[in-house]
Amino acid sequence: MSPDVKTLAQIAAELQGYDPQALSADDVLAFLSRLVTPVQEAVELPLFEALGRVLAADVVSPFDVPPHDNSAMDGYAFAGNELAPTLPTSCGSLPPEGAELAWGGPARRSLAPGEAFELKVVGTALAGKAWQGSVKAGQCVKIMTGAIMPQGLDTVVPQEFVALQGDLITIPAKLLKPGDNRRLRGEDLAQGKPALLKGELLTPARLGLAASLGLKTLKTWRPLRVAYFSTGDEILSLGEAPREGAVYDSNRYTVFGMLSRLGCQVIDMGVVRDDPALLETAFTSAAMQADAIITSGGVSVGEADFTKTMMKKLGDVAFWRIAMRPGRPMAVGRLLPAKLQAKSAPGLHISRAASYENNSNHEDSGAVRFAAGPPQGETAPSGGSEPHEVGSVGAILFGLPGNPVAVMVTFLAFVRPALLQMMGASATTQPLLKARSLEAIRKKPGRTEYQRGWVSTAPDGSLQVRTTGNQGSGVLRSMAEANGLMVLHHAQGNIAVGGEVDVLMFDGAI
Ligand SMILES: Nc1nc2c(c(=O)[nH]1)N[C@H]1C(S)=C(S)[C@@H](COP(=O)(O)OP(=O)(O)OC[C@H]3O[C@@H](n4cnc5c(N)ncnc54)[C@H](O)[C@@H]3O)O[C@H]1N2
Ligand code: MOO
Repeated sequence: MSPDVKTLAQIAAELQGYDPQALSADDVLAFLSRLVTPVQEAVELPLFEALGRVLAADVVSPFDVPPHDNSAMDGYAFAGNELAPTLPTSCGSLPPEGAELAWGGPARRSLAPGEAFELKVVGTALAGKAWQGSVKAGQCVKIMTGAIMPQGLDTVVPQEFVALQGDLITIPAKLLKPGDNRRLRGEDLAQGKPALLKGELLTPARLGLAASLGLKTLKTWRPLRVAYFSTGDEILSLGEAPREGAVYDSNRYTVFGMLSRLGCQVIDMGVVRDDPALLETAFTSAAMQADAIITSGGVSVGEADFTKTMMKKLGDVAFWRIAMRPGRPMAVGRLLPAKLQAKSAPGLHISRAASYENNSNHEDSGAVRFAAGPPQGETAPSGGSEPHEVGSVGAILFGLPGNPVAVMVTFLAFVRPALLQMMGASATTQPLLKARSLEAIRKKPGRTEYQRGWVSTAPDGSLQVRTTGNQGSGVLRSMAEANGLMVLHHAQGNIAVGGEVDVLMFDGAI
């Protein structure tokens, strides 16, 4: 294995008091940040395709933006020293209208000292080309928003504030300071300075910024390939007839949605039954195609669970009990290439699974696309991803608990930051906001609890939050009705009505 890749035992040795049976949420984050490594392949993408990707290099501004001083308003541009206070007559007289401007000296035409003054309009500066005329004391130029400031002029009065009579404008007293309504050259971006930093997620604003520099493409890290499958004999794919004791697979859709929001290439592998051969093929196939594998189910103490056995057999995997609710059991590790290459020997058919680009539509085939034994003449659906060479670091495994809300919470709390780190992003966690609880909540210190909530604005403008009903870890409805999670921290106790709690907003994440 490459030297920067640590075994789970090495990571565990680095963490003080590591106990896989009693981890805090913070311990989990600390462990995962040591386990995962960022992808190293960069791709140059056109701007329209770069949304949501992570920058692989700083973007340095090739020129000043804006390239010239220009007007922020439609109005009249004039020299700021026209605004200088009128000097007492004993100190000299004002230059006559039309005299060359003597910068730094008063040149305004006051109707009366300290009051409105007049300027003569001598031309019009349009956006897109420089106005070439010259401006003398007591004169101004009509100017459009974005037009280059004419030579020697630094102040703009918006047109709605002036009275226009013939070619004379009257500017009210005390309205402006020199430099008002002028945008300075380079005030947005200075030539030679980084405009965007490596590791930044490309948001709409950042795409616009890159475009303002005339850049057609950006160097980004390639998207992560993340394989997902649900496990469990009681899990039905959509389209299958209902049967007693069985439930439709919802985790496949919540995970698909959360991965898509992150801009990952989702390799959807459907439902895999609790059968050692099928599970082995599924894990092996996933590890050969993906940077990370997410599964749900089979990580607790149930008897019919072959999932854990297979994870152990194929990789370096730890089985945790986390002091949190929901989401207590979780498996984490790395499926190792050496083992996988041995496993992909003749006799084991590994088919391609469907790969879905962010936000693309697809039908639910419901099929499990794995078979032990020779190929069955199966064809890959369109959009399938080519199996890639297994790298030297293996695929990171996140074995999430089966309960639908536990899947979403563990994804948001742990998998999402880890995947962002793998994507090369410099910011991997979202800020928590403070809100007042509209209800009393019982909470035991010693574990982190995530309560589904609805955050809204209180009459005084602060944030308030209420829970969205039944908080059982299988109750997806209260998750669907929520716009955020209350994060009740490890050491925190009961919350009183009006007590302050941290909230993690879903916006953008799910
Ligand atoms: N004796 C103990 N029993 C359980 C413990 C424990 O510590 N001791 N932990 C409980 C907790 S907490 C959870 S969470 C679950 C996790 O168990 P598994 O990861 O093994 O998950 P399953 O048993 O396969 O499923 C749990 C639950 O979720 C439903 N499920 C599973 N997959 C899906 C899916 N794709 N779509 C919709 N629903 C799904 C499944 O039907 C079960 O109801 O273990 C507790 N037990
Ligand atoms: O991990 Mo379990 O979520 O609490 O049901």
